Amino acid sequence: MKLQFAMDTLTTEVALELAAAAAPYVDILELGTPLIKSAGLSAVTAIKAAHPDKIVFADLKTMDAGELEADIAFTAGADLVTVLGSAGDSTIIGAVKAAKKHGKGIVVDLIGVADKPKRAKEVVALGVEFVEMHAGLDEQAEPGFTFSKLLRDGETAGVPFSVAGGVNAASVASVQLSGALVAVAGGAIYGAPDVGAAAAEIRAAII
Ligand SMILES: O=C([C@H](O)CO)[C@H](O)[C@H](O)COP(=O)(O)O
Repeated sequence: MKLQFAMDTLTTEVALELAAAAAPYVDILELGTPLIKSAGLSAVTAIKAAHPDKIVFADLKTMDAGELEADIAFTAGADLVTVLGSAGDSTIIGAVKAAKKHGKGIVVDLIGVADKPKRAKEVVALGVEFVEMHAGLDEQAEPGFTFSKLLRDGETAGVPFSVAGGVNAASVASVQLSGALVAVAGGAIYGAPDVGAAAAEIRAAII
């Protein structure tokens, strides 16, 4: 299972510092949606230039203009780009077309989708690399939030999936046992006093 570090920060400078500290322990460096909205796609270019050996993930969460938005992110240096599962099939098909042109991949983020396993099967049939079983930061803060449904949805879907939604050193082994291709950890790493140590701890907890 791969480990993805989601950098939900606001400046390229901080993202470069976070990436440098965590890179030895992670496979995928994600530029979070707030970072791309704040700093622009030049942040993607900067991270790829600093870490050409890592998979660079641009969390665009595209909802429309799939081909155009994916194309500009791949041109900036992204290896994987997200489109929302709630987008129409034509948006996802357009993004996949851009990915094929660049020899890269599309990930469909199922944040907010009620029936995640059903939509997961549909979008994988459209040619995306994998889906993200995702509970966003706001959903995680809701009373009664449980992480376990994401794992069940991944198992039920029967397609390649990642899991994102507050993954940490205590929960990453359960993500792996669910059969996930990728575990995504954001706050558990960038919110820690020692970013490198936090990433190392999560890496060490992967069986
Ligand atoms: O995608 C994310 C969120 O929508 C904000 O951009 C996060 O990167 C994702 O949820 C992983 O972060 P944590 O939940 O803090 O692990």
